[in-house]
Amino acid sequence: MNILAPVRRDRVLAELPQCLRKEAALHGHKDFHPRVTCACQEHRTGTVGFKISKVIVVGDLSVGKTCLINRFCKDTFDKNYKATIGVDFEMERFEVLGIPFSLQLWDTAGQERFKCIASTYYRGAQAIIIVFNLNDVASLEHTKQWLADALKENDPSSVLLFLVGSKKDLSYALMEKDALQVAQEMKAEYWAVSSLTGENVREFFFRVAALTFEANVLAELEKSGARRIGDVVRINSDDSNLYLTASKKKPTCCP
Ligand SMILES: Nc1nc2c(ncn2[C@@H]2O[C@H](COP(=O)(O)OP(=O)(O)OP(=O)(O)O)[C@@H](O)[C@H]2O)c(=O)[nH]1
Ligand SMILES: [Mg+2]
Repeated sequence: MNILAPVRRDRVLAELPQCLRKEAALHGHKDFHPRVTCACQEHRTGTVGFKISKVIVVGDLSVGKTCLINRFCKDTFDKNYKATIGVDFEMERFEVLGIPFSLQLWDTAGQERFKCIASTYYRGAQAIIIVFNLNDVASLEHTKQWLADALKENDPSSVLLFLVGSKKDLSYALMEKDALQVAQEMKAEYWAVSSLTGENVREFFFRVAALTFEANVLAELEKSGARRIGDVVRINSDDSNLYLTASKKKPTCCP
């Protein structure tokens, strides 16, 4: 029985969404990795379509983490500040290159007194979104500490990082240069968004979904490649030898 909600038509990705700034992007390729496209065409994505990928959203209090998630998931915006107590989460279902893909978006509290509860939910993230307010320099400075705390619970070599400047509708131009530099230092992809107007919000989350999906499929292909080395024994009754190593059949479209 499939207990998950069906994928909304506006959550279907047929192409790789582009980055915002080439100088601070996780990668600048125009398309999905050719191995990923090929695996999806041949439905060789293993468990990716059944898994739920965890994404955590961290950053100072009141930078707009909850508003960002609510703009994307519910298309709503609340101008009144209501602090997140501990954590909250939303599920979003996508279809990427014909394969279902789910993200669990964890909205964590920025207030110091709730940080201790929130940090217990950091573990097992595949992507970390660090939010700062484009109009508040201190919130950008604090992003390094948020990242360090989140990485204590995660594998730095496999997790995808995004640095997001919020409240783009208020003036911000002077901070972008510094923010880009911080993003480069962190090896994070940089985005600037407004949850009030909705600018870049959908584009940003599509990019998160696409890159997380791509990383998942590549990891799955690597795993199945490693399994195949020991698994290629078949029984062939026409051969004099009972056990033959199967000839390594190359998939039709993979490089
Ligand atoms: N102008 C403007 N205001 C925003 C934007 N996003 C959020 N805000 C406002 O900023 C305040 C804080 O937003 P939240 O989303 O609750 O902040 P948060 O990061 O979740 O805060 P904590 O849960 O305490 O960590 C609210 O008053 C929002 O209305 C935006 O894009 N533009
Ligand atoms: Mg919140």
